[in-house]
Amino acid sequence: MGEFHKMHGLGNDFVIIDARLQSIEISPTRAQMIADRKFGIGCDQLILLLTSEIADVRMRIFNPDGSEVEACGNASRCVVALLNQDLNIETLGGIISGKLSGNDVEVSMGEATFGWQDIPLAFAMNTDAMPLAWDNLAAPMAVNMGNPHAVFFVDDVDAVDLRQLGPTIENDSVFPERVNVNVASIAGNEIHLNVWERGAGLTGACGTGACATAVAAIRQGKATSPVTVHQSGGTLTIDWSPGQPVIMTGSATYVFKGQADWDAFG
Ligand SMILES: N[C@H](CCC[C@H](N)C(=O)O)C(=O)O
Repeated sequence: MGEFHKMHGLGNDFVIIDARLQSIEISPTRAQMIADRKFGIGCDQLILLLTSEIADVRMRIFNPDGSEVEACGNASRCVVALLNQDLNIETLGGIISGKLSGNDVEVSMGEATFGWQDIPLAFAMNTDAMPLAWDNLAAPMAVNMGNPHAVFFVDDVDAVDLRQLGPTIENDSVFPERVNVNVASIAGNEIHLNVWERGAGLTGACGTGACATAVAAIRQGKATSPVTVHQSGGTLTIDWSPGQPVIMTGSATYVFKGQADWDAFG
């Protein structure tokens, strides 16, 4: 039997397995089975903690479709809260650093990048306003936060049917590694955001999506740092200025500790 921790960041929920304390191998199939909400434990992302040669801990991140990805902002806050200490975390997207901040957690998510090969895109184009449209969603800004994001600004986020448009954009061949789809509106310095996550679909919140969207808004002169980002699961504060890492502050919630026979999952 193995142990896991169920946590969430603004409703974006995780199964966190500390593999430094137990032996477990994760395949895409096993990740899918653990994340499955009907026959598994259920989560938006599966998080595996391992020892690191270059940071306090290494975090591997798996979407429910089994894909392993570079970054997860909400999970980063949860890992800092779980281990209850300021931490440097090694991820496929680079090293991020988190610290406890009152009842919240503050994470430096590294620098955003904007070049078409950084996102990545399939060919060269203006990433500040991609010359493309999907139905009534047009001219997104492309931002890489370790993982790829397309950010659309609209008048009313709730008028956009992300369940229908999200997968179409996520899987468009212009995004060779697929993409997280962010649809946002801005009022004052506050952003309202819905995200169709790559490999996961609609979630209560997306930390890297909030970072990418706040950066896009500041770059376009639509907002000034710090930016408040409201998602269905709650609110994050994002601080950023060009050339600096993106700082995200928000909650991390412990739900329960469980046991599981990992051999029962593929
Ligand atoms: N679906 C994302 C990973 C999880 C990101 C999100 N849960 C966050 O808090 O940043 C991707 O495939 O890049």
